[in-house]
Amino acid sequence: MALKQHEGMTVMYTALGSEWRPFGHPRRKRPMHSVVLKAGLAERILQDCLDFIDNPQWYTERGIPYRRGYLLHGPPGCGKSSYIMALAGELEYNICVLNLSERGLTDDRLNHLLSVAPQQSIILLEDIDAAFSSRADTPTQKAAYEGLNRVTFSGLLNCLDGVASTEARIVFMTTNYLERLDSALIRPGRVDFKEYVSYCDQEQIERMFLRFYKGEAAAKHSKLFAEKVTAIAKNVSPAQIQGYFMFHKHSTPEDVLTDVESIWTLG
Ligand SMILES: Nc1ncnc2c1ncn2[C@@H]1O[C@H](COP(=O)(O)OP(=O)(O)OP(=O)(O)O)[C@@H](O)[C@H]1O
Repeated sequence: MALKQHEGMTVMYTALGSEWRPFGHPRRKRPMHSVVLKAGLAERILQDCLDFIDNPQWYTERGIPYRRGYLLHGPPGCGKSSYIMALAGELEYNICVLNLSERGLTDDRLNHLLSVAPQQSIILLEDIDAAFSSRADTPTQKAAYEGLNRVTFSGLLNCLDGVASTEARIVFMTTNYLERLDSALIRPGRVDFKEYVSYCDQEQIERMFLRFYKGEAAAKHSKLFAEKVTAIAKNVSPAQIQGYFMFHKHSTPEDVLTDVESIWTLG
């Protein structure tokens, strides 16, 4: 009954005490095509997940824990979280979001939560860099981090290694700062698939344009727009492009094409 009710929806869970609780209302699945990543990337990650989900035997026969870790890294506003939402929808999975910086989240609680995560759900550890210091940090930096956290770095590694179940266990981590992560965290087995989710290239800008503007001239305008934006030679995130198109919701194509400088000033 509950399952039927949530068909076509993605449920987000957060940890409350030692349980997972739905957070907010179930969200309508985000269509994959609404997240514009570099050509082929969205499909590559999806394919990898499907291949993983479809082949439990490959893991059991080789004595490998049946889990797969993904790390999406890159600048803010480029679609890491949006993609994971869309992917969950596509796989018909829900999402369990864990904030590792949360006070009161002990190693034991983390371990317990990972072992009782609802079936068919992606475990999402966002901004993983914020939770721990790297081994390269100074003792003062380390002490500051440790004062803030209850989950220890070795506790997290143990939990990740222990995350295994009879069903496929998919863990996604995101960060804006790959260089801040300890290499132990991102070694194969903990992170099996690592991808940089970058600022927009010209082709992505064209596709973003075509998501917002339709009609006969849209293809031509999308090319012109993408050329103009890339000619400015500044990094631009899909979030910035989206903000610009929202600002120009009722503008003529001419206005959209001539005002491109304001992409970087719209706040
Ligand atoms: N690649 C994209 N395609 C379409 N929309 C995007 C894309 N990237 C970002 N957006 C839009 O920008 C907003 C922020 O995106 P999102 O939270 O997914 O970025 P993020 O990379 O996870 O950022 P952060 O690192 O700050 O968490 C969302 O409203 C989303 O719709």
